[in-house]
Amino acid sequence: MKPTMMTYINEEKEMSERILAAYPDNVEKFAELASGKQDWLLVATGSSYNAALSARYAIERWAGVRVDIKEPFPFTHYDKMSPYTDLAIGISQSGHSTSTIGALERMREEAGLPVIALSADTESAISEAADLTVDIGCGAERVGYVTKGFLATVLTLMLAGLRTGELNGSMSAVEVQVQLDSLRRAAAAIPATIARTEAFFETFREELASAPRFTAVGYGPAVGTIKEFETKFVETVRVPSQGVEVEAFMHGPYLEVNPEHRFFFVETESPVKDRLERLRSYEERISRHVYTITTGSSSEANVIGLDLAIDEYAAPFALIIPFQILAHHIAGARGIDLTNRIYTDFGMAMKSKTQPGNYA
Ligand SMILES: O=P(O)(O)OC[C@H]1O[C@](O)(CO)[C@@H](O)[C@@H]1O
Repeated sequence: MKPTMMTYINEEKEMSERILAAYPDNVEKFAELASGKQDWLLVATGSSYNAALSARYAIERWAGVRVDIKEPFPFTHYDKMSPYTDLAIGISQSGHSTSTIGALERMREEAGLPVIALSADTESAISEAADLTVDIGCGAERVGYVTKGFLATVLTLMLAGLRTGELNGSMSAVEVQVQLDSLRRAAAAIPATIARTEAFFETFREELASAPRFTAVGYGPAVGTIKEFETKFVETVRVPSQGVEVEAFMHGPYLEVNPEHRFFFVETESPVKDRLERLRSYEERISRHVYTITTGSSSEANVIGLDLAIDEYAAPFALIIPFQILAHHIAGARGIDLTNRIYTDFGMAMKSKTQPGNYA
């Protein structure tokens, strides 16, 4: 039988625990190379870009560095390089995205920057453009709508930031332990998150399957989560789906809302949480289809409460899992057979990949 998104989602707990158990060895070389570097530039596309967004603020906070993230194609062809960038990082789960490889080549040739690649395949094409290739630790994922590879990328980036912070002294041993414990608890809770999401889906199956469009709103580190929601829903559910940062939503997108809108509000413990609460209350007056995914606990039917003591910086590691499951289930409920691959020649025809994906 072909693997599905659920095959890999069900492997996420064990995989995450394996990645956490490998700390700090799995990110030691990364941290040694990154230590002392202040201004990192990450390049990645698609889900890998969203993973970078999800880990960015954790890295900045824990390692005490500045992190910029860019789409590689416009960076290579249009951007002026910052003279302050001192470390280049390219993320490609497959290791075959030509735009990401091209951006790393530019940074190496033009600025002589040290280059780190993150990939599930350390022998892939991206490794030729890098001084060091870090294994994200998920192994092969043979479904193009990536789930475990996304989670592995987020976690490995977070751990790389944590270890760098430990080496450069911006985090104490106690602070590192607090974050590791919180990530371990989140990994252990993955089966409970899956069960809660399954129950939520059963309750709202009809209104989710018939949705004309979806919107997810979040803030801070969770913007990586809502952007990955957008990528995953567009790839699988195939109706217009948009992840919008909470304040950006208040400057234009609110005018499009009608009673048919399906909203996901992504909530973490944050000083800016009240902006989300205020917007949710307003939109509940317009649409009856308003759902929340929160790191807190809840017994309300329209809320998926992860029930985790996790700060907003580490939270994207946990928050994406409900969206991965819903993408798979809503696509199925809409009659889309995701095992039937479409546009299989696309990556080679567009030269967006160096070789075809090894998909089931
Ligand atoms: O992380 P990679 O392998 O560079 O892939 C980036 C993106 O390209 C795709 O493989 C599509 O071409 C997406 O599934 C993925 O998000």
